[in-house]
Amino acid sequence: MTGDTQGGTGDRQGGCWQADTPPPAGGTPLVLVAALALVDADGRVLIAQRPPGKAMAGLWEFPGGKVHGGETPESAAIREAREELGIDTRTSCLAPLVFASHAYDDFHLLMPLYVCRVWAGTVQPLEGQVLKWVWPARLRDYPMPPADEPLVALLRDFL
Ligand SMILES: Nc1nc2c([nH]c(=O)n2[C@H]2C[C@H](O)[C@@H](COP(=O)(O)OP(=O)(O)OP(=O)(O)O)O2)c(=O)[nH]1
Repeated sequence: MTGDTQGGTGDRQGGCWQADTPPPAGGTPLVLVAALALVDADGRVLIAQRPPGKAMAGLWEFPGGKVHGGETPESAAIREAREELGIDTRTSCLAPLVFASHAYDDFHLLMPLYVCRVWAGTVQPLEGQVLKWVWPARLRDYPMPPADEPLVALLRDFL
């Protein structure tokens, strides 16, 4: 077997990657955020509007937030669901669907998005955020952070 069509090791000339490529100089920190696509019985997805005063204010996002030290992405998603929305869910109700990997100017966002269809309690905007239940095909009507844009088509196809 020869070289450049095989997987595994080495660098590929004209291919997609080079094993020895260094990270970009002055690389920004990696920020891990866990996000939830809550789906109701009608198949609509919950989005929340980022409040005034925050970065990207006015854009619509999936509920969630930064993963704290000692947390898994799943436990962070469950904590955020409780803090932001007042609902309880559990790891076994979270289905990882897709992730965003996006370079913002000052950090690189890595954001797994979990689909969740089962929770206890009633969704409430506990942090004063505006919430909306939206059909997946209408998500495009709501401007979202750039990291989310690739996720929207996938949600439309898979939900
Ligand atoms: N929850 C969530 N965050 C997103 C999405 N898309 C996206 O770029 N983000 C970014 C916005 C924030 O920089 C980060 C989420 O972290 P966060 O919710 O803890 O941060 P924040 O800016 O709202 O507030 P702070 O805690 O830093 O003050 O991820 C999304 O769909 N959902």
